[in-house]
Amino acid sequence: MNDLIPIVNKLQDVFSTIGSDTVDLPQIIVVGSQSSGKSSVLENIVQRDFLPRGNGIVTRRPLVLQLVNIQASEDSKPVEYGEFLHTSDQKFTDFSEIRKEIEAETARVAGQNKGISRSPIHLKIFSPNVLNLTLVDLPGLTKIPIGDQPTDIEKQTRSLQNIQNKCSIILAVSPANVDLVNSESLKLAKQVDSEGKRTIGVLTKLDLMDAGTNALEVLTGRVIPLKLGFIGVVNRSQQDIIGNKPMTEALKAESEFFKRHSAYRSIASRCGTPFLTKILNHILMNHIRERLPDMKARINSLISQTTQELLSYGDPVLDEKTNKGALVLKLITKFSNDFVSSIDGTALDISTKELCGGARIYYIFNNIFGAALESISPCGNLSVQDIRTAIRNSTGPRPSLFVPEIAFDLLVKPQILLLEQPSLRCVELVHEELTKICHSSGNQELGRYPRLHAKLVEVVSDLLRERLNPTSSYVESLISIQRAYVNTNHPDFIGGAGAMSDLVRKSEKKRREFEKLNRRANMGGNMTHISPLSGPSISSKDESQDGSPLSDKESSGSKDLGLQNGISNNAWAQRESFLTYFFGAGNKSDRTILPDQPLPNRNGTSAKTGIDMGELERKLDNGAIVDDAIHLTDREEMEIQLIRSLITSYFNLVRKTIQDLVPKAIMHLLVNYSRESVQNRLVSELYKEELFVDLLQEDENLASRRQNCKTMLDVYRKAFEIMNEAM
Ligand SMILES: Nc1nc2c(ncn2[C@@H]2O[C@H](COP(=O)(O)OP(=O)(O)OP(=O)(O)O)[C@@H](O)[C@H]2O)c(=O)[nH]1
Repeated sequence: MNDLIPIVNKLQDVFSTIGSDTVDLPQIIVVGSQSSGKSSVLENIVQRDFLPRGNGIVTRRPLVLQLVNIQASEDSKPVEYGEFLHTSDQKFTDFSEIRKEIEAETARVAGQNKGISRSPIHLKIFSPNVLNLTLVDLPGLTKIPIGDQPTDIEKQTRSLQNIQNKCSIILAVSPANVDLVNSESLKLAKQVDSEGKRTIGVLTKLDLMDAGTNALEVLTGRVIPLKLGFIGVVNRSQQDIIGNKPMTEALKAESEFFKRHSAYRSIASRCGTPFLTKILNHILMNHIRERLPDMKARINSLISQTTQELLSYGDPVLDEKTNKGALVLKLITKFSNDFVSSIDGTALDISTKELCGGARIYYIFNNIFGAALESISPCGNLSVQDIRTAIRNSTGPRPSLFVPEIAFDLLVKPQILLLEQPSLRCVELVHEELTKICHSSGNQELGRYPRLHAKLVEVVSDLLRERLNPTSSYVESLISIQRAYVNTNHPDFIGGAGAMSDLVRKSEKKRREFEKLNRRANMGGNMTHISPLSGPSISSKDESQDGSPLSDKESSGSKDLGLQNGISNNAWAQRESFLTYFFGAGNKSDRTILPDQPLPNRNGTSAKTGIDMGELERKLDNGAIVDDAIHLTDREEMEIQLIRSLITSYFNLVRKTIQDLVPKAIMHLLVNYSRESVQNRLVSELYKEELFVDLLQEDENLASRRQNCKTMLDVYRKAFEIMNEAM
């Protein structure tokens, strides 16, 4: 426990191998503005010339200087030497060589032109003339960039002053010939050590103060209260350096200066470099003693953290002993189990934040696909014109007796086709979902083996892709099947008679309402006669905004919109019952010019209607729908209503079937198939001896992280041993 400084030196050496500052070591850090005399102080402490000197910024990399006291040799010959960490065991007995090595090493990392670097140079000096000390000389605080220095040189040099570390003692060097208020080092020290507990002030250049002035007040702690006090020193002047004034003489001169100076005489024993060295040694020893238990605890916890981290990386796999086949098989099984359990919703790490895996497939079926089908309007895209044209085309040259079945067939099939696109999209969405599940399967274990993971994903993606086409084709044929045969015998289909009686029922109701209104109007003495004739009739202009005269949800003719807009009321005024009207031959109540009227003669306008014959022919030649038909005949209105009612009913039952069958098909052909064959497929594709080495290639980052971790652990263990020896 007597000398703890070598312990810190050893720790410093050990930690320098990992370049880590995870453990704050007790050290003395020399801070000061440029040319304040930092290097001179260090040289005085070592009592040797060994630091680079020159104009401007000379110290450009931190210098960790470990002073080790050794016994003088028996013949009293000097045995002083220096050793750099970067030159391993090379002993530098010539101190001018040490200077050159510092210069070369600085230039190697920080460049030739005044640039700075935070990577430290470690130098050990063994000498009988030094006390054990660890000092760090830092690049001086610089304000204006020169040479290769970056524009933020001030910020950089400040950040280099690693004095936040509570373990460091700050040796704040200030020249006495400059007002102390402007001392950069003291300002900096104050920022991190406001109570002045770990700052020791050094006043240089006392010999350069103006005649008649002195720094006694400062040195006796009456100006700035630092707990560790201020110590005055006198270093060699530039002139002394140029003249190669020996260090021993310089130290003697320094001692004389204090003894002779009228102001400092009384405190001469507490001034000068020897006193500074002694104090620093003492302070550092105490400081280390204080910090040691904390350091030990810190290193202990670092050891357990790093051990944990190392364990998390696992052992390297590719040694001879590893059973690679068993490992590949285990990882394949884990991956496919993950895939399956994600689909089944039995995974252990199920998210509570968002839908995942199988639940998303359910969501696709019910919410996305279901909603898409529901949003299709059975007759939304069929205009009155379309329906009427279809009816006419399907009856050929004769007027129909009954509602033409062919027209219904003709119209309903394209409507069924509307179900195809959402059904195929549903297949795609489930396929995408399965691909996502596959990407997130086995992530934890397989993070170590990126190649194996990539291969597993590739094989499963291929499997899913293979299943995509058959599933889509099957779904397509489900729609084709529905279109192939329109089963008007389906028990859920309203049928012709059903649709008709529905219409009759509603029309009756409507008629009764009109009668009621008329009666009320007559009773009230109101002479206005509400005639059913005044009601609107279906025309292309009557269509609702989406082009449909009927609501989307019009189901089996259950809505009355068709009647309100559809059946012209004069039908009721002129006929006793709808059925007699519909099946009767009489259809003479046309309210507009219609093509089933007698065609006008070829050479001019029709005598009866005045219609332009040429215009009609042109339309016919252009394939235009036969007339502009703003108004429909009553019979046409009825037919259109009926057809709409039939299409809606039939479409609804097909939609229900598709809504039921598509998810079943997808589950069977895509989801369950891949779920059941994933393991086999993976084994047959990847469980091949010749692939094992490649598949089990570790992630390079992980391997290097493991190596780093091992190195750190070794260092921490070594540091722990060193400290155990000390305590
Ligand atoms: N007269 C006299 N000159 C001194 C004293 N201390 C330092 N000097 C001179 O001041 C100049 C700068 O001293 P350095 O020790 O190189 O200063 P530094 O703080 O290490 O400089 P950088 O490393 O460049 O930041 C040199 O010429 C020294 O000789 C002193 O106490 N008295």
